[in-house]
Amino acid sequence: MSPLSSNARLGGCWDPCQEPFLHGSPRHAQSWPSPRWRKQQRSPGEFFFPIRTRDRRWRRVRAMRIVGLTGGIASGKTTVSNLFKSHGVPVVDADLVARDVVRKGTGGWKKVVAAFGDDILLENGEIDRACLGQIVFSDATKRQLLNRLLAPYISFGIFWEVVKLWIRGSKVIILDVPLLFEAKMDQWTAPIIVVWVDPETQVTRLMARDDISQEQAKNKIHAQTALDWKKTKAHMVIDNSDVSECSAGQDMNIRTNL
Ligand SMILES: CC(C)(COP(=O)(O)OP(=O)(O)OC[C@H]1O[C@@H](n2cnc3c(N)ncnc32)[C@H](O)[C@@H]1O)[C@@H](O)C(=O)NCCC(=O)NCCS
Ligand SMILES: Nc1ncnc2c1ncn2[C@@H]1O[C@H](COP(=O)(O)OP(=O)(O)OP(=O)(O)O)[C@@H](O)[C@H]1O
Repeated sequence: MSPLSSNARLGGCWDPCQEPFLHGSPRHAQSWPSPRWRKQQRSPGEFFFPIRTRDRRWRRVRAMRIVGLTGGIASGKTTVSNLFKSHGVPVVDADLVARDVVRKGTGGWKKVVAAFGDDILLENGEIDRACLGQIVFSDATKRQLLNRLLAPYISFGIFWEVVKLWIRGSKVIILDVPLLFEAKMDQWTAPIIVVWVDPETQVTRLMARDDISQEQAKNKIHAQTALDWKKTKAHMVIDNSDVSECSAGQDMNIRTNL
């Protein structure tokens, strides 16, 4: 039986810090790099650097667990990550990083403007996200181009956020990345939590949230790998279909299953 099966419910009792994922940090490593450290370094979802002490011996290695949180567009990742935040678990939000890397004047902004032209700019020079979204969500080639241009900036931005949390001493963090599998970031995270909703609910919530037509909503959904496939790759699935937003936020009555 998987150790995750103990996490039958998220409802207030699942504490990632209590999970057996943070197994044995090699605090007492005497040699560098110790076989144990090297073995653990390859373990997905664990991130650690050695810390050098004054006597120049590698004494302490601090491990941090990186939990992957993903799902489909509007499946409820942000809603779930807010639950983690409210429990004091830090969250790295890839959407926020992706916004940062295309701020006016940044390297990402220059690449996007060079590729898509000035027409996607607002009067203040910032990227018109709705306009760019319309272009890339209805054209797979342009979407791939945008992904290719921004991937290095987003990856670095995420990495930097992770390093900052590690420096602050976080033991467990959540990496909220909508394209976790597509960007192959799943290899760095464990366990992987997929927030799932049934297709009808997903379309309805997306239409309501973004104030878009059914066709536009379906375009956005089809721009991503099928949610049902992601579900098969998850260590844990949160079914966010039939819970009211209110209870999701306040009672945390979210069903989880493996
Ligand atoms: C296309 C853009 C301008 C639309 O901006 P907008 O503010 O309308 O949407 P936002 O950024 O909040 O994204 C909303 C959701 O769309 C989905 N999404 C975003 N980009 C993509 C993409 N390239 N492919 C598939 N789905 C995507 C994600 O589920 C995301 O959570 C923007 O999403 C973007 O720059 N995307 C490329 C960067 C990227 O890959 N972001 C995802 C982070 S992993
Ligand atoms: N359990 C729920 N019940 C009702 N509505 C919900 C529930 N969970 C989320 N929603 C609503 O669905 C919409 C999408 O949720 P959310 O923004 O959390 O999704 P997301 O996966 O983070 O989306 P994106 O991929 O675009 O970042 C929001 O309007 C949110 O308020």
